[in-house]
Amino acid sequence: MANSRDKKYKRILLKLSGEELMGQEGFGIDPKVLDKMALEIGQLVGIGVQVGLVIGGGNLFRGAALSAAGLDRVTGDHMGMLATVMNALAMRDALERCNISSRVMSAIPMSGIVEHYDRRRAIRFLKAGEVVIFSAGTGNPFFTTDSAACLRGIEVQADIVLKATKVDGVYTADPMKDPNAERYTQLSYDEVLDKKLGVMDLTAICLCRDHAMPVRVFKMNKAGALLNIAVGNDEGTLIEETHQGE
Ligand SMILES: Nc1ncnc2c1ncn2[C@@H]1O[C@H](COP(=O)(O)OP(=O)(O)O)[C@@H](O)[C@H]1O
Ligand SMILES: O=c1ccn([C@@H]2O[C@H](COP(=O)(O)OP(=O)(O)O)[C@@H](O)[C@H]2O)c(=O)[nH]1
Repeated sequence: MANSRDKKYKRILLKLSGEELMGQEGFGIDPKVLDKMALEIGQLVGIGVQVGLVIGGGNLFRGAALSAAGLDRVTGDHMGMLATVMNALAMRDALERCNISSRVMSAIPMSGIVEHYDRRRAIRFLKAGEVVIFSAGTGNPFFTTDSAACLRGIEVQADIVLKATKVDGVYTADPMKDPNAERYTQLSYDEVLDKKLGVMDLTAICLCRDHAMPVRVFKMNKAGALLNIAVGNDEGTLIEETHQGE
């Protein structure tokens, strides 16, 4: 069994894609998926890892899709950010059912529902072992929750951003479209940018590059993967600055 001495990271920022929360459904939130994720997050808390969480909103609304359907883009992005707050509330519920203390903070003030994002308070909660869910993305349209995850990760001085997604790492091409795509185990930020590897938006990658924040992309739907990473094992793809020359 892993114990607190085994953990590699003291503080992580976990990004969960909204779509993962749908499970087998085409829209919305599947409580069974939430419960499974909550248990996996609980395992990290159990070995003493401080967990910040950013959840996407793609299971409910995405600004770009709403805009393509005729809505104003900024209105669509506002709806997308509100969707992330709904997902955060559902996740807090699931964490509490597993007796894991958690807080939801929102980049957009929403008095009476969740507290407003405050970096110093967030760090205090993290130090106290509470899971902090950062919702409403960055609070600005035209951004994504990947960028929000990297931003919050850098702000709260997380050791790494863990991007949980449908695929088990970064590939030479989108593995959902190209069956011959091959997975990388490690990449530099510039390689992701130069090769236009679409697993994360470029704003997020640039932000991490500029602040030397490592990112690991892995498959959430693989039992034990999250704990495996937390104790220092290889899973998915690590994106970080490479110190050796070409
Ligand atoms: N080079 C690549 N390597 C891995 N995944 C890629 C790549 N290019 C595109 N993708 C896609 O990026 C997705 C991961 O991003 P994610 O944020 O989880 O999805 P979305 O933004 O669609 O919710 C994967 O599901 C995958 O299909
Ligand atoms: O800082 C942000 C973060 C998110 N969004 C909106 O919220 C939606 C949901 O987030 P995202 O697409 O990143 O969710 P995911 O793909 O991770 O489920 C996005 O499409 C945007 O419309 C935004 O406007 N600003």
